[in-house]
Amino acid sequence: MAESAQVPTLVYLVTGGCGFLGEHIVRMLLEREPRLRELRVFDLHLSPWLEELQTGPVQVTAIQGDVTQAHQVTAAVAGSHVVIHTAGLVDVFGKASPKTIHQVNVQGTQNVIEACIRTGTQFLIYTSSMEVVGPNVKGHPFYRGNEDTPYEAVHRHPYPCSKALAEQLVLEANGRKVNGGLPLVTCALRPTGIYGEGHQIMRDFYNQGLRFGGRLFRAIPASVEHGRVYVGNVAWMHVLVARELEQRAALMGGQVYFCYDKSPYKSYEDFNMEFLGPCGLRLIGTHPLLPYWLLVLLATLNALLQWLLRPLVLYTPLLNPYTLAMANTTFTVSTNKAQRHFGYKPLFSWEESKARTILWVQTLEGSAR
Ligand SMILES: NC(=O)C1=CN([C@@H]2O[C@H](COP(=O)(O)OP(=O)(O)OC[C@H]3O[C@@H](n4cnc5c(N)ncnc54)[C@H](O)[C@@H]3O)[C@@H](O)[C@H]2O)C=CC1
Ligand SMILES: CC(C)CCC[C@@H](C)[C@H]1CC[C@H]2[C@@H]3[C@H](O)CC4=CC(=O)CC[C@]4(C)[C@H]3CC[C@]12C
Repeated sequence: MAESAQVPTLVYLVTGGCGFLGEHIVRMLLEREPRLRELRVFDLHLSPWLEELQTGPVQVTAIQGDVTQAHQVTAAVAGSHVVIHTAGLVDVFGKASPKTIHQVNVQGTQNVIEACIRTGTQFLIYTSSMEVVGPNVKGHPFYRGNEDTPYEAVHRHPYPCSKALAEQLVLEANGRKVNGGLPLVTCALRPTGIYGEGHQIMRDFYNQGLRFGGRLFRAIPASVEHGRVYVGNVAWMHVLVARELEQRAALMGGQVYFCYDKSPYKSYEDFNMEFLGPCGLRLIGTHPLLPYWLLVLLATLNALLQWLLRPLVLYTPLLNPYTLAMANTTFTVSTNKAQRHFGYKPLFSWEESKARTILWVQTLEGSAR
């Protein structure tokens, strides 16, 4: 990458730049990457807030496009120095078909890789997921593990399967020659469950709580730890990797990194209450109110209903066998690989991450406070 202290020269492309995480990456790049000349934001649906970014010193180019369309991806990638591939179909509720999930997450990623090779773009960062590892189909706990912790990563659900395949494609592409003869340098970031401003599932839980008179009912034992990471810190990791990948290509190329910060280890529901509590919601029960076998039955019934109703209506409840297994299986990470490899330290403390998220929940429509 050509570097200059005075004249910004770099062109970055962020796919999925209008999504929950993508927006944070885009805004953080504009704030914290002084070498940026142009930022291309590629998404299936362009957000209106992109317009307000057009007035700054960096040229922000909005590109409406589909990662499954190879020619659109190639056109967007051509001439960029770094690609951050965050676009993905995040669906664990059965909204999209397994085929569509595969097309977007796997074929879309293959298109991004081929586009880099065809156009000579040398640096590719992929937003993977903890789901590439687990929890696995057997419900084995992963307790504060790191990138090298042995774990039987076996999945059946289309979303983790697609993320695992896509990550593998990205890592295997490391070292391939791009147009011009230089090697492609890739790496994958694996966030745990992301939270923060704009998180749709947090919004859903909040609205559900309001509908139940400010109450949520405990379904998962408090002892089950679920890994969470603040969206601002995930975005910061992407920005740092993009910045360091050229200088540290030998070390970082082909590597995976969990995204982590100082967010506490808690159950999925107790963690949500860190934000929803100060916004007026209460979590009822110190133990799950329903026995686990009944939850399994309800989740199975939901799956059956989804299948039966599919020709008529899309029934996509929060509770299904997969989401229940996810929430009910311990999966947390404890690692410093990102710090060792590229000097990552969380940009936002837990207190700041919490305060920002609470502030956002308070702005939501129907807010209890
Ligand atoms: N939300 C979470 O807790 C986690 C998310 N991830 C990964 O982070 C990435 C971003 O996720 P979120 O921001 O949560 O999801 P999101 O749904 O808010 O953002 C995804 C973006 O990709 C875009 N997109 C979808 N299909 C596309 C296509 N065919 N072509 C172009 N753009 C397309 C969407 O329009 C959206 O703006 C995904 O790759 C996801 O797998 C990883 C770990 C945890
Ligand atoms: C009371 C119910 C049983 C609670 C259901 C909660 C679930 C909807 C969520 C529990 C765990 C979440 C997932 C997890 O944080 C990891 C993820 C990683 C991703 O890459 C995408 C999102 C997700 C699958 C996330 C989705 C919601 C949960 C299943």
